[in-house]
Amino acid sequence: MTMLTAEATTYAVRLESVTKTYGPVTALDGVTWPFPRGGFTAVMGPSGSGKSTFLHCASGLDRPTSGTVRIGETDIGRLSEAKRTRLRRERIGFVFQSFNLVPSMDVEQNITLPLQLGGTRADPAWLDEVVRRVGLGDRLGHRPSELSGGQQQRAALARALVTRPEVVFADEPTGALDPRTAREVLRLLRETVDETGQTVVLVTHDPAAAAWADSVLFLDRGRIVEELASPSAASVAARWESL
Ligand SMILES: Nc1ncnc2c1ncn2[C@@H]1O[C@H](COP(=O)(O)OP(=O)(O)OP(=O)(O)O)[C@@H](O)[C@H]1O
Repeated sequence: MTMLTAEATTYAVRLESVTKTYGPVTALDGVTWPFPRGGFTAVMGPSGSGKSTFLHCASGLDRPTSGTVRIGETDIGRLSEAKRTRLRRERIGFVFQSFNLVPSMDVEQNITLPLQLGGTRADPAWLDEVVRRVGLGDRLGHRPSELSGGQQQRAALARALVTRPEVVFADEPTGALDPRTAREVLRLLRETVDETGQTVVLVTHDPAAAAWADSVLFLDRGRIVEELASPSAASVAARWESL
């Protein structure tokens, strides 16, 4: 029992022999990987290598064809659809390339939406902290259409953090941003790990983005083919080109 608890606190997400097939296509092929709690991991790979499938299976958005995915100590394959939805809302944060903010809601309503859906209220101190961190204190009453792309993504990041999730999955979060704005968003993801001890999994095509992580996983044809620790943009780009 003691060992189980120790293991559960060590890893935020664990995949064991995760395979996902779509008819004849094997999108993920027996992936086993533990994501350490408080780590920042980037996932890279060529188009069609299985990155989106990986993210969807690891975050409980989709079910693997076989294998096990655990968030902390919860085997999410054993949960009903309703419980999986609740787990995603309460324990996982999502950031997407396209921001996915609700256009009719202002920034504050967007940020607190996950709490509202879960029937809880914001802890005011934490909400203040999240808003301060993303630098949107003077924009809370604005609609998403009144914000720049970088501000919209920062609002989306605040929404992802407001429930204090154990793990944040970011799918190409900087894909629609210019390099400078992209760096702001990556710096915020880095701070999430360094200051709050949360876990970040970032899917990206961009070696400069991946270099913000503690380690980079390379996917090829549905398998993890390499892990690059302490990455730099140059070392990631060099490995990327040899895939
Ligand atoms: N819903 C689906 N139905 C059928 N095949 C799918 C489906 N989703 C993904 N695939 C296939 O699974 C493989 C992996 O796709 P996936 O989208 O995970 O790759 P990716 O690395 O995210 O690609 P990209 O970088 O182009 O977004 C591809 O061959 C793709 O065509």
